[in-house]
Amino acid sequence: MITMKDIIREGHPTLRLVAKEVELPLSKEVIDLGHEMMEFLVNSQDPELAEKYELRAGVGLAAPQIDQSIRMVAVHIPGIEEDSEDYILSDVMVNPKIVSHSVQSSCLAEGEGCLSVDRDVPGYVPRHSRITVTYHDLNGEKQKVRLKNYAAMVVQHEIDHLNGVMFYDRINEENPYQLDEGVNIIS
Ligand SMILES: OCN(O)CCCc1ccccc1
Ligand code: NI
Repeated sequence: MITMKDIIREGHPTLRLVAKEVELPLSKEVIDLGHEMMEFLVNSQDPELAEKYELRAGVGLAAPQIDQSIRMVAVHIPGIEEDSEDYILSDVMVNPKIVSHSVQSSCLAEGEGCLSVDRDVPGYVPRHSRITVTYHDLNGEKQKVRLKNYAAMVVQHEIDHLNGVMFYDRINEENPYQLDEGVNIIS
């Protein structure tokens, strides 16, 4: 199983690479890795398992973060309602591609963090408010999802990892809480 020791931290060169497209049909190795990445997210959101294995809670994980420079991310985004079993989005995305996006930008009110960054980096991270993403799932099926709000922020954070981009690259250095005209804040 994946634990925090498998997650590389900022400064590791793999985090700055552009990850390679995954060949289709999917190999057993890639499918197994995808399931392991999802298992990490599920475990990290389970209070007992997170404590037992000292996991930082995560809603997303990109393969480069476990030193696999391939275009695959896992996202496991729970609904807002307490104890609701339903998830806004829970899937492993192979070769995800943003095929269209809103002109409008949004950012999370509380900023962002990263499992590969062991420090707080305050500031707004402006992203597309809405995105349409195509990808292949672990069954090799092509999927197309339209995302907004928190889920759109998470998926863009993950796809950034596939392009060697860290969330703080997008924070305005002069004024981290700079808000351009019309940027929507998600709280
Ligand atoms: O790359 C995944 N990761 O480092 C975990 C944190 C994911 C994440 C956290 C806040 C806002 C968007 C995405
Ligand atoms: Ni991250």
